[in-house]
Amino acid sequence: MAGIKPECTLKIVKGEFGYVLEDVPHLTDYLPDLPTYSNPLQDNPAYSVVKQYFVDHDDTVPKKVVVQKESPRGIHFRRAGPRQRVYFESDDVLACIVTCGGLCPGLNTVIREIVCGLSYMYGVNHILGIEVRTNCCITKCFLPWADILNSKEAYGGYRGFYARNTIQLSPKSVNDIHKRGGTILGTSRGGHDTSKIVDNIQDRGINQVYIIGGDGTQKGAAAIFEEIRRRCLKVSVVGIPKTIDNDIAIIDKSFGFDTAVEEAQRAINAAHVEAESGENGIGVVKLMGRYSGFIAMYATLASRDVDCCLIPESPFYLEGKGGLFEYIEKTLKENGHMVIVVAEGAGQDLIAESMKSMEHEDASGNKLLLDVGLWLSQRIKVRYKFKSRTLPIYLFRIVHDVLDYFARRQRMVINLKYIDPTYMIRAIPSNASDNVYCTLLAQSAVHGAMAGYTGFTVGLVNGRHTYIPFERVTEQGNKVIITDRMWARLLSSTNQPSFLSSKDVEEADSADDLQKLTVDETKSLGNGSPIENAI
Ligand SMILES: Nc1ncnc2c1ncn2[C@@H]1O[C@H](COP(=O)(O)OP(=O)(O)OP(=O)(O)O)[C@@H](O)[C@H]1O
Ligand SMILES: O=P(O)(O)OC[C@H]1O[C@](O)(CO)[C@@H](O)[C@@H]1O
Ligand SMILES: [Mg+2]
Repeated sequence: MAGIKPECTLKIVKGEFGYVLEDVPHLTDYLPDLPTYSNPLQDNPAYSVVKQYFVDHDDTVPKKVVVQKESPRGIHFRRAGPRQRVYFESDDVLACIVTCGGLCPGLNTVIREIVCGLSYMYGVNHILGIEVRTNCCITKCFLPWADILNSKEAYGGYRGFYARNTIQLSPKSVNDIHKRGGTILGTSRGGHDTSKIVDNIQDRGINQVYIIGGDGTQKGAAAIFEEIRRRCLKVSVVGIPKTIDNDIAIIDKSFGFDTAVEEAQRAINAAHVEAESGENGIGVVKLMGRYSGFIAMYATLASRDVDCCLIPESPFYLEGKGGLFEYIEKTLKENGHMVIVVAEGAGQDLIAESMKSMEHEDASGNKLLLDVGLWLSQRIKVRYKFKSRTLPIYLFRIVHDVLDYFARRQRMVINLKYIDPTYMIRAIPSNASDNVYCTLLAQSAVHGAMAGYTGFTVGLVNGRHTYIPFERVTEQGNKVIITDRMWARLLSSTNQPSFLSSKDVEEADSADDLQKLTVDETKSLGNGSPIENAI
């Protein structure tokens, strides 16, 4: 990857009683003499009547809202929103929007609202989409020759910057795109070349860059910002965090997450109906979550039909006391059926043990995972005497013969149905609540760029929209903390075992020992997740 490693650009402002503002960069940090203009919203009847519509320069939002009497005020982020003075004249703005990484519900809503926000609030009419897909209906409407232009070099995402053509976006052209899943601009992984991207931004005269994407994308955005600052360009770089996995640090949650959790209910319901209807029915549902199990955890908590949730952060084991098989037997005996939700990144170490490990990566360097849902379903079926539709077992032949012996001894008939709705939960339009969220994120992004801020990600922190320095959202990912309250709530809800290994359980005879283990794990897992800590 040709990305330039971003330098530390954190602007720290300290105040009384341990107050710390982790401020975001501003164009005037390296272009001190830039002229300012009054915000056009001042003359807009809809906004000028709103009391305190403009955000005070001093407004900041605390990172932690749970505090103790003696605790310092702690880290704060700059509050998002419109400022009295802006650093761009409407006619001079040439904005561009790019979407990178995997799909997520709400991408089109964010694109739409950036376009409408720029146009309706600030009178900006020059907005480019990076990049045009050959089968994009907007392209076809407005650029009938686009197929020819695109035929060899069209890519979405960061690769789109290297293509010759872009698409003009206007409120009219994006009017109903929020009703569709995916992204009208296309997306891709890999191919980030900072210099080439910034050359392109410079050559086209772009001065506001809106980059929508996940953790990798935000790292790419940070590199672009650094290069722009090095070249002293008057260009605002704004990140809008997108991640179906909710794995971006600091922010309360990412857009599209609620929609994905909601859609996952349909798969879980189906698994439950199937499981209930057969003898010893087991429904296995695999959900997205490469490194973080938030979707699986929230889908489980929302459903109440799930008996066991497996996530990457919580290692589990199959055989022996406290293992998954023991729990399956117990649940089937008690209830006659059960539902298991498994996040795609769960149990990868177990799969690697029983299968030849595959160390493959995608174009962005993300680890390509083995199919835990299929693997788990096979292991359960082989463990018991299966009666259900047979999935191919050739991959597991070695373990099969050994396990089949025990399977016959068990004399337990099971009916297992495996449901994999992976892409169905992210390739849909966002729901009502995510649409509102996307709108506010997009508007915050626009206000920030117009006010001359740059090198930041917009994000909801404790229910308030803020501008967060890139470093803060890219330095580490957001993970489910298994020693935190939310995971404990899930364990109480499903009544599943904690899957501390049998060795750990034997050794940790006393509650004190268990407590020690918990503290050590907390240390190794990093900071608490905002989504959990907030509740
Ligand atoms: N460290 C990095 N420096 C520069 N660019 C990066 C970096 N990491 C990733 N990118 C670029 O960001 C883009 C998106 O990255 P990636 O495919 O990892 O998706 P993502 O933004 O993390 O979204 P998702 O949530 O779907 O994984 C790719 O074009 C990739 O090249
Ligand atoms: O198949 P794709 O497009 O690479 O996306 C799959 C990955 O994207 C994510 O949704 C986000 O990183 C992961 O949960 C998943 O592993
Ligand atoms: Mg990612």
